[in-house]
Amino acid sequence: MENAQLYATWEEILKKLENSLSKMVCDTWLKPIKPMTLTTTALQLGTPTDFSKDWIEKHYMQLILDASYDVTKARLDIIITSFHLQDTMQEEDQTQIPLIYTPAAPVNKIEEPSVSDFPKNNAPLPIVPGDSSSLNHKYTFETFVTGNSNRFAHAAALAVAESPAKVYNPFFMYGGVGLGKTHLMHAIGHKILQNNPDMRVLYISSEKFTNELINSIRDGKPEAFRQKYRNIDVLLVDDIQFLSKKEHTQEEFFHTFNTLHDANKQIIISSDRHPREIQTLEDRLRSRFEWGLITDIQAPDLETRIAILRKKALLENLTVPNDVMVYIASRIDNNIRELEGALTRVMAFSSLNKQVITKELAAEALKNVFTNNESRTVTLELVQEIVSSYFKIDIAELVAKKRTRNLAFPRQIAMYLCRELTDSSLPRIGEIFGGRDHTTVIHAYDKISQGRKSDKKLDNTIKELTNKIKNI
Ligand SMILES: Nc1ncnc2c1ncn2[C@@H]1O[C@H](COP(=O)(O)OP(=O)(O)OP(=O)(O)O)[C@@H](O)[C@H]1O
Repeated sequence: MENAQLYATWEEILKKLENSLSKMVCDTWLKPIKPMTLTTTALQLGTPTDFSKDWIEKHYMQLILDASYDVTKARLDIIITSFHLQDTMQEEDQTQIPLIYTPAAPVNKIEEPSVSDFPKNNAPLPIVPGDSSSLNHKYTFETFVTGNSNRFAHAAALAVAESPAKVYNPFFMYGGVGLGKTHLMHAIGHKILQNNPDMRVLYISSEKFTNELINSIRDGKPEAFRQKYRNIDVLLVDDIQFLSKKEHTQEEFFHTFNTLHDANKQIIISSDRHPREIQTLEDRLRSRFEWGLITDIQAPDLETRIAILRKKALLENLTVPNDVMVYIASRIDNNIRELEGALTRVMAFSSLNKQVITKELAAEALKNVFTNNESRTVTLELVQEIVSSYFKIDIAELVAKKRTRNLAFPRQIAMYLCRELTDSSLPRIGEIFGGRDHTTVIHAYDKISQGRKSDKKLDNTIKELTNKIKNI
């Protein structure tokens, strides 16, 4: 019974976490966790290594705390220990459990919990001025890397942060999964609080907004809900697309929006698509969103992806060789969460196997990630990266203006492969090879296709490169 409750609770928590983390992160860090004990005040989890314990504590603790609260409605302390440490402990001293995340957790005596033990009264509490607890401290403007794909959204976000409710209200950001919308929203929240420590700032996902609304109605406390949401200075609502098909929540959000907007309070919204593409979003809500500024975030180019990995490595104090970053960045091109996940997977792999990080090690660590991802498309950057590494030249040389044979030949091969293996247009290919004209690409393509017919060695090189590009 005790175990059944423990496992069922952890399963529920895991499900919540899976909604907010990538599959790669879940497989690498969360799936190996073993739930150990559950009391009315604490959940104890076991990890296979010290490294994973540290990593989870550093990166996923807040998410686990939030998910466990969502599931149990109790503010549980989360205690993480690594298995081997627990084995040693059992031999040495069973009265103490080390590595307690919140020091006050009373975990020595494990009682069998029952769901009814968890507190039921969760009336929404009003937001306190200056409270930044709904914001992730890592998501700031300082840690956000800008590139062509997000420059406009970043500039607009900064303007909103510097003059809340004065420039763009509402401020609506949209873009694909894992491209930095949440990061920018939190960054706005932090900056506003820095400049206006007395403001009430609340970040919330639209899913949580819906749940709170439902709970407040169930508990007969709709007024507390309204008090909470209509008395803030800055409301940040993430993933608004989840409100589609939820008529009652849309109605409530509409009134919240109006009250805040009329009172000249800032509203910031994110979505995975443009408001006009959110099905069953009420027209009056859609038109409200269009009052302010709507901006999109695109997938980052290779340069930005490498810069993001560099920044991440710097922030985490990790030493990662440049070619490994290029290797990862050229393979994951449309989700920054996946990109970061790949880097941490490589770090974990190197640490667990006690091996230095090389491109080969990265390939080994990410083998399953890349092969599972069958729909991975060949990108222009991937072709450039593989061709330049094959000919032992830098990408910068590959795209440079210089025309010496040792550069011109690999460049023509790369252009040929870009044309063969991607759907990109000739002008686009020319553009990423140092802004060359499309006729240069046609010339390169014709030269290599002709050459392959008479030159066996060239033909083999092309086949080998094609395999590398498609199969790695
Ligand atoms: N430009 C960037 N610079 C640095 N880190 C970034 C950047 N863009 C995204 N990230 C990081 O990528 C991860 C995913 O970003 P985020 O959660 O903001 O994406 P999202 O667009 O909100 O995704 P979703 O649609 O799934 O909610 C975060 O760890 C974030 O810090």
